[in-house]
Amino acid sequence: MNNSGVLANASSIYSCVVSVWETWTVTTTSLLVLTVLAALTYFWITKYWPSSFERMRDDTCPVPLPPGNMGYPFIGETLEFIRKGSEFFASRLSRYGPVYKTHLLGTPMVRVVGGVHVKPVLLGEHVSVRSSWPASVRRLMGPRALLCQHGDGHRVTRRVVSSLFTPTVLATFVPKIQMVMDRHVDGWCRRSEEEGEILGYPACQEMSLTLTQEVTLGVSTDSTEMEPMRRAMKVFLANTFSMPIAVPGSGLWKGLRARQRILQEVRKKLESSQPRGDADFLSQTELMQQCPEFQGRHDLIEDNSLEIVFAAYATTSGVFCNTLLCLGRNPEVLRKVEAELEREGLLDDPSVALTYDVIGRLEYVHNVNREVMRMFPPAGAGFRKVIKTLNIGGCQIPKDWTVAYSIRETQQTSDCFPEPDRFYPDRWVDLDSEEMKEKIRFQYIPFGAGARKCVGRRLAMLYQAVFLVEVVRRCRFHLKNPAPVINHIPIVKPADDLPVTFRRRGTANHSSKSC
Ligand code: HEM
Repeated sequence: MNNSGVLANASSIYSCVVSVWETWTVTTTSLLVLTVLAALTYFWITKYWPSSFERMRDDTCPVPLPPGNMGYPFIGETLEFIRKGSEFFASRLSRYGPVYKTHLLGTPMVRVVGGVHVKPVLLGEHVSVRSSWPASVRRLMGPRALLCQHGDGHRVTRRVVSSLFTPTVLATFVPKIQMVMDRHVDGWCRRSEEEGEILGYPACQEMSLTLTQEVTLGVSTDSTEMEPMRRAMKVFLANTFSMPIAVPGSGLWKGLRARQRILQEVRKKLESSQPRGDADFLSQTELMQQCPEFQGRHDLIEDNSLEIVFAAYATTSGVFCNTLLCLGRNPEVLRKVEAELEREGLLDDPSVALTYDVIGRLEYVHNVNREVMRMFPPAGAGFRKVIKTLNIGGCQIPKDWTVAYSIRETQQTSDCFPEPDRFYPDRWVDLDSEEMKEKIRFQYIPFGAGARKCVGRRLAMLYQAVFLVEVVRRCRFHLKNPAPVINHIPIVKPADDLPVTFRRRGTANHSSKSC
C-alpha cells in the first residue's frame, strides 16, 4: 500500500469513528433528555400534581382532604369521566366511599353522596357554598336570572319567581297544559299509525318545547308564524353548555344570537300586552310583568323567562320519556293507573277536562311520578363553589374547590328505598307519614333542597301528572325495547331514544303486546 492509500484508509476510519461518536453522542444526549423528561413527567404526575392539592389544604381545619385520585395534570380524570359517564361516579363511590375527591373539567372537585353528607351542602347556600354554573349558562341566561344571583339579590328574585308557581296560579295553567299535551299525544298516535314506531325522546322534547313556549313565554304555537322563534329556542337550548368563547360560529355565539331572536318576540309581547288581571290564563312572562318588583324591569323579566325555559325543557323531556319507559315495562302499574282514572271518571271519556283539584286526588299517579323521579332523577347532581372550608364526613373541602352533591347515587343508595332497582310506586304509601317525610328529606332530592331547591317543582309535577293521565287515557303504547341502556349524562334517558308505537284507545288496530 502506498502512502496515499494509507492516508485514505486512515481518513475513512477516522470519519467512521467520528460518525459513530457523533451518532452515539446524539443518541445518548437524546436518550438522556428523554429520560430526564420522563422522570420529570413521572415526578410531576405522581408526586407534584397530587401534592399540589395537599398544599391547598386549609390548615385551620383539623381533618384531611377526602380520598380519591386527581388524575393527570390539568385534565385530571376528565377523559375517564367522558368515557364512562355515570359509571365513573359509581366506581369512585365503591372505591373511595361517600366523600371523595377527583379533578374534572379543569377543577378540583369533591363529590358527596348520602343524606347526611349532602345536607350541609344544601343548607350551606350563601354561607359556606354558592351555586355555580358554567360561564356559558350564565352568559346565555343573563345576569338577572335566578341562577346567577347570590345573597339578597337571589332572595328577592326568588320570592318573585316563586309567586309564579303557587297552587292558585298553577290551577289556571291546567287547561293550557292539557290542550298542549292532547295535541302532541294525538299527533304521536297519528304519526305512529302512519309510520309505525316513533322515537319517544325527541317526541317528548317537542312537547316540552311547546309547553315552555305556551305556558312560560305565552307564545302561541299553532301557527307557522312562530316557526323561526321555535328554531331559535332549539339553538338556544342546544348551546347552553358550550365553551365560553363567543366568536362567530362557536356554540356560545350561536346561543347568544338565538337569545336575541327569542327576546325580540318576548319584547313584542311585553310591549303589546296590557296587564289583564281578570284573564283566565296569563303566561309566566305576563305574570312577572304584573309583579311590583319586576314592573318596568324588562331585563329581569327577560333573563328569568329564559332561565325558566332552560330549567324546564331538558328536565321535563327526560321525565316524560322515562314515564313512558316505566309504564311500558310495568303493565301491572299501568293497570293500577287505569283503575284510578276509572274511579275518577277520567278513563272512558278523554274529553273530560282536568282540574288542579282532580289531579291532586290522584294518589297512585302521584306515587308513580315520585317513583319515576327516584329511579331516574333528571339532574344527577348539583354543583357549588365552596366559599368557606367545609368539614363533611371527616374530610375537608377547601375554599374555592367545587363540591357536587349527588342526587342519583344518594337516592340509589338510601336505606329508605330497599330494592332500589325495582320500580315500585307502592313504596310511597309507607313513606307518606310526617316522620318518613322528614327522614327522606335529604335522601330523596330530585329537586334539590334548601335555598336553591327547584322553584318550578310544583309545575314540573303538574306537567308529569297531566302527561300520565293524558297518555294513558288517550292511547295504548308498546315499547320496542323495554330494557334499553340508560344514558345519565347530560340527561337521563334511554340511549336508543325509546322507539314506541302508539295507537288511539278504542282503535281495533293496536298490537296484542300493547300494554
Ligand atoms: C322534573 C323536572 C325538574 C327537575 C328534576 C328539576 C330539578 C332541579 C334541581 C335539582 C334544582 C336545584 C339545582 C341546584 O341545587 O343547584 C333546580 C333548580 C331550579 N329549577 Fe328545576 N327542575 C325541574 C323542572 C323545573 C321547571 C318546570 C322549572 C320552571 C318552570 C324549573 C325551574 C328551576 C329554577 C328557576 C331553578 C333555580 C332555583 C334557584 O337557583 O334558586 N325547574 N331544579
